[in-house]
Amino acid sequence: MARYELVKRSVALITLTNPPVNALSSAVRHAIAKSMDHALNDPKVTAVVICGENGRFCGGADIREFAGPLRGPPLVPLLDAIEAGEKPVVAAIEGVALGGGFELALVCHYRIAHFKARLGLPEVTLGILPAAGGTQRLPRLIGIPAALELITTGRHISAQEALKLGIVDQVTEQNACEVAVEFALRAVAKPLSSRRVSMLTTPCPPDLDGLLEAVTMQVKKKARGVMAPLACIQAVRAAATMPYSKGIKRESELMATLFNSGQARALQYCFFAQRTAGKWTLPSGAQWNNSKPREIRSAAIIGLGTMGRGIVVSLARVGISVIAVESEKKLLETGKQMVIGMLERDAKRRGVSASLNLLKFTLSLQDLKDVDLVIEAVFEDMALKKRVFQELSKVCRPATLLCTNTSGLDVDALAGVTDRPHLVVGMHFFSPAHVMKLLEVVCGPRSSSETIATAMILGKRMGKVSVAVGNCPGFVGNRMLKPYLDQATFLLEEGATPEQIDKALEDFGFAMGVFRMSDLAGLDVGWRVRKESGLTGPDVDPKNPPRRRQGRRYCPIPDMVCEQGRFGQKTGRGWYMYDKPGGTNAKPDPLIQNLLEMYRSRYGIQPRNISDQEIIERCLFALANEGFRILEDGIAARPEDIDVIYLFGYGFPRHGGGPMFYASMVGLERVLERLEHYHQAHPDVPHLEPSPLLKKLVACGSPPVQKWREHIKTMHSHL
Ligand SMILES: C[C@H](O)[C@H](C)C(=O)SCCNC(=O)CCNC(=O)[C@H](O)C(C)(C)COP(=O)([O-])OP(=O)([O-])OC[C@H]1O[C@@H](n2cnc3c(N)ncnc32)[C@H](O)[C@@H]1OP(=O)([O-])[O-]
Repeated sequence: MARYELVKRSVALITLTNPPVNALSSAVRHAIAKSMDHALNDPKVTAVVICGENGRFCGGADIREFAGPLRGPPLVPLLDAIEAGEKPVVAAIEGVALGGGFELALVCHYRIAHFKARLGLPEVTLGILPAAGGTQRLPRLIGIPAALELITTGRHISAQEALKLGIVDQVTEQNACEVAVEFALRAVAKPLSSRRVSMLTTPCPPDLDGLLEAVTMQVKKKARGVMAPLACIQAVRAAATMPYSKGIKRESELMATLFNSGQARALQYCFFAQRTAGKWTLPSGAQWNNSKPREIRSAAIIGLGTMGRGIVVSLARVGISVIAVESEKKLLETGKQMVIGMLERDAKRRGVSASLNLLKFTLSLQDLKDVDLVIEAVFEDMALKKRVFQELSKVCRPATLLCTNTSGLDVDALAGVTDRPHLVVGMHFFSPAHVMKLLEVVCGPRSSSETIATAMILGKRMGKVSVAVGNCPGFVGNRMLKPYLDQATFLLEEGATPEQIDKALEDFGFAMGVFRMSDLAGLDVGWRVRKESGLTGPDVDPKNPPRRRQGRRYCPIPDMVCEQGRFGQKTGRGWYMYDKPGGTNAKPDPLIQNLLEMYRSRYGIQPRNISDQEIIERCLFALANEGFRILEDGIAARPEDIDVIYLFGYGFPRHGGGPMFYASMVGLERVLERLEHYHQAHPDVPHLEPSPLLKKLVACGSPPVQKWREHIKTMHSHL
């Protein structure tokens, strides 16, 4: 767990050996304690260097150990002892120094960083705080404002920034370990007292309270209801107002309040769920680690609408050459100008040059004959998509992968019109595609494992979180959205307002409430889909009761809003009003209020006061209930995948863990009881009827999310 060597006759080199990130597990802490003891007591040793194996210094505490009781030496006294030692200790930072790894570096008397290294205190993103002295030492080293920013955001910084801030003493392009050994030899004769960071006085800004107040406001605005950043601020205050010996106790007390909180559990679950999601597996046995992806050097995008443009940018900025196709000259020219603008702005922000030379724009599908992969992003119309896929089959070489960016249509039906159904897969991006991190990779029954592997890895290369899902209407994300949106509109009928529902969801932590989100996405899209599926418009039988369709409750209010030309932000009116078309400042609209009142009186609905609790329960439990059905149907392989989709594609708050984890945190028994209650009150809403899997899990004693898979016996997995 740590290797001990004597180098240059007098330097003890301690190498952490706990792959893949050299996390500070109990065994590693034990090995460091033993090695330090040895080094400090061996008269031959005049200095110590600490580094990590495989070019990675240390990824911090072992998060997997958080669930169990503390074993092995605790970190704080171990680190205090390193700092207090009488021989100089130098940290050789390669790769990463994060969390406890950064705190380990902070107790070393000197820090040498490789120029590619990244440093940071990301604990806040796990719902906790740096609890091995980080909140006390960093402010002493770099001052309160800079330390607050790093600790409350968890941002990683480059070695260069660390040098500027005064965190590291030297940045090198050579082997950091070798440089550190030489540095250590030179440090032997120098006094250590000024190098012990815990002994420094924290440089204090003149108006400490004002600064802390301002940061508190910022944090509350950015992360509503999230506890950890606020605790971080309190811990940093202690660094400014107390000696280290007291401050470290305060840090530990604050950590204790966070450590067992639901938010910390949820955020740590998200960390692992995100990493599990890439590990897809098919019933055939093919999976992420035994299927070879194809290398993709060139791609084509069909359609330069909002989605197509975002996808072109996502591909070009990772070095893939892209041919973009449109059907008309004017659309092609507009799309081209927009893509170039987006790429230039993106490159400027990242301080690189825009890869415009990778782009080609054309009106002819014939130009696609040699590309490795095509992503179709035309209008959401099955007949049109089928025509495109037939054409692609004829034009592209037989090995070209054909992908569709449909947000819910049948991927297998598209595969069926091609000459290569095994090379067809869905790549469902989220708008705007160059910003949103989620990619649903939709596996049709005939998609080959090589095709799936290629789409998954391509997503990762574009910086996306790729999740493999099965093929059904709406796949995972949009299928679950339906019952969620339905509940929101039913609540409008019953007496709520869009702003009340949005506020409840935003207070819960959603980036945007459901109505603001719909205004942003555009209301006409759903209206068109409802018209096409006969739920509204001229095809509806006039004898059909107005608030029922296809045997279940139906809310026509969204159709009425669209009939008034209110399509959301882009028209300046939707569920809210905006200053102008394209405006983003949503204000409640009295016209919507009138519409709701008239609607209720027309149908004799007595509006009632609806509590925020009912809003959250009905929207979120209906959402999770559909998630259980998706698991039963084999459309998602595990609850973590569903949660990752909602975290990265739909703005579900990370500190809630995602809809499935949230249900488990509330307690499955309670979710079942509330769904039964609401279903009884609304028997014409099938989405509120508890799913068989939820009932089964409750009957089995509500196992933790990670164990649900053992209880899911899918007859036909779609994955
Ligand atoms: C006292 C102190 O104050 C406290 C309280 C703390 O210190 S709290 C802890 C603070 N530290 C962190 O928050 C850092 C978390 N890690 C990362 O940010 C990244 O991992 C990485 C270091 C930047 C590498 O990224 P990567 O893209 O190269 O690989 P990966 O796929 O992410 O990770 C590779 C594998 O390593 C696992 N892993 C990574 N970091 C881990 C950690 N700290 N503990 C346990 N496992 C970890 C991860 O689950 C994955 O496992 P598997 O899926 O292969 O089975």
